[in-house]
Amino acid sequence: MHCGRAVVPAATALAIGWLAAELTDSVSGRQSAAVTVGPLVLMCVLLAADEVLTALAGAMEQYIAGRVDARARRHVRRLALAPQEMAHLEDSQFADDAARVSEDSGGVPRSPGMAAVGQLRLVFRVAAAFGAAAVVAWMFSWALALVLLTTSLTMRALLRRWWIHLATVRDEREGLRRRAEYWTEVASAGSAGKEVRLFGLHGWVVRRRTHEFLSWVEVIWSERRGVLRRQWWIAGLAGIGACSALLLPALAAVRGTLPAGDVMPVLVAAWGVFAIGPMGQEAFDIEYGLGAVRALDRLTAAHGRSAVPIAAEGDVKAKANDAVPAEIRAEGLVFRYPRAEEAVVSGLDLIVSPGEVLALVGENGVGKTTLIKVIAGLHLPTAGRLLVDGSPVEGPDLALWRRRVATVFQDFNQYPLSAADNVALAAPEYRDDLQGVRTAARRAGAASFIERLPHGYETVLTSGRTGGTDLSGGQWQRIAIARAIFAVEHGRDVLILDEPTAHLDVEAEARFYRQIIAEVSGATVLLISHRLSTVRNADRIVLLEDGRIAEQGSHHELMIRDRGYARLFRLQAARFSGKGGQTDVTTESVEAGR
Ligand SMILES: Nc1ncnc2c1ncn2[C@@H]1O[C@H](COP(=O)(O)OP(=O)(O)OP(=O)(O)O)[C@@H](O)[C@H]1O
Repeated sequence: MHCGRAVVPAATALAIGWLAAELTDSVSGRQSAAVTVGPLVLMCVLLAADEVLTALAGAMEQYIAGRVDARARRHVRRLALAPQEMAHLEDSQFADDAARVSEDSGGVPRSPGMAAVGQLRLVFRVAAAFGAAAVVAWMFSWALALVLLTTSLTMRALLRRWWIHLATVRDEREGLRRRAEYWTEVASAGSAGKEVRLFGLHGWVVRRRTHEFLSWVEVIWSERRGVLRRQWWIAGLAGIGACSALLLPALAAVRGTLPAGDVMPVLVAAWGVFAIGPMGQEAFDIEYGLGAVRALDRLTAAHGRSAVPIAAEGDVKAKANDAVPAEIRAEGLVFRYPRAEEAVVSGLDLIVSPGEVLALVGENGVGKTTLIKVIAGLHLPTAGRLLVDGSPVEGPDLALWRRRVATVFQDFNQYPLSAADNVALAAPEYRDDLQGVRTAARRAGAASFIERLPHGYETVLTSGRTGGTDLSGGQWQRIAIARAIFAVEHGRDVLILDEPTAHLDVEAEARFYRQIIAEVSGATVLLISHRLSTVRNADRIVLLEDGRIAEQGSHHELMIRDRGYARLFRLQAARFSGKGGQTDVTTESVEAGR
């Protein structure tokens, strides 16, 4: 298609030349007017072909751009899902680059696909210009052809340089664009809607969005004004080109060195050469799209190698069904978030015996969640080692290890799927085990409300779908717990629970340990909770301070030791008993809080 279109300018010039010659002959009476039919038909064919080829080329470009962009997005998804670890998902550079690869920005399509088809269009545009220059050279003058090509290509090079600079400025401000976009979302929809309304934040959010938007675009606008101001260079060059193209053939015709009939085709061909001067949409597509390609390259360079293949299903099941739960050992474990100055976990040593129930407690922000993410293989240690059954967890083993872990995080997912799928998703290969789903739901205290849903276990859990329904915070938490239990029932041997009772009612919280933790058989349990009544029956309680273990032991041992844990426990118990912190070990009156 593009090949055909590249030929059209030169062919049109030649057809016009043919038509002019035949017209001259027929007007002078040397031939009949019928001889003009041939060139006229050719011109009609060329015009029609140009229209058809333009339409077909547009469709083809869309197809190619779609394929290239889909491939780029698949690549980004693969990097994002790369099973090695998840620190990159919390890194702003990764988020900026991932957004840059496939997003439209301010209505400007800036994708790798657009760059690819732009490149294609440019090649054929240049070919068309050279074809037209050949016609000028053949029919009139090599010198004019060269002048026109040089002027047009210089114009193009200048424009390109300026617009590349502008595209770079845009790319450097990607983070600001995402910030402006966030406030657009908050202003128009999303989960922030409740607070925006209740706190009367509309005006503030709109002003904030305007402020962020202006911080993003003001520099871009100023650069663009600079580019537009420099256009007089282009106007000068265009003037030189246009004058040469119009005047020289006309003068030659006047002097008689160019036949009158050749003037028109030379002018048409000269215009064809000149048409390459302005950048054209394809140049913007290339420059903006190349920003996306560079972002893709950065992502691949930073994260491509760390992506290890996802373990084959057979391997995973074989490992997950091993009967004996793992021994987990942390040796001098250090973890620091990317770009953070201080380590959250700093030189921690810990051994979790197979089948042990270990509780992690400590103040907000001491690193409990971070530690379990490292243990679960979601973050790689910055230093030190994590060993499972004596072997370091790294490389392909990391993916296998993660498939042995079942979790309930504080920000557990609420999938807009059926209740059964929400439970079975932790071990999707057992989706058909409805009895297992029901058992897990019953143990998590979710069965009673699921059975009351309009379609029972097949009810879609979102109010955003026809026939779907939403759940309360506590009900969602029970679903998340059921999901983890289902995973353990199907072979996962480490159960990690981060604040699993945060949304539960008093009764459910009181029953939690007895009903869920004590019932877990054949798995090691790591439990985080600020409600010390939930963890007091754990085999061992570890109090974290400053990224290290401050104390550890059973509830009884720690109460006798009478240090940090005992102080926290008494404080909480006193809130229930009303004794103002005087509760002693023997009273253990937290039970009274149930
Ligand atoms: N993605 C992140 N990037 C940088 N720092 C982080 C990130 N996530 C957490 N942190 C920091 O790590 C520290 C420990 O956070 P973490 O969530 O592990 O604490 P926690 O003990 O689980 O707290 P809480 O009891 O409130 O849940 C905090 O100071 C927090 O600011």
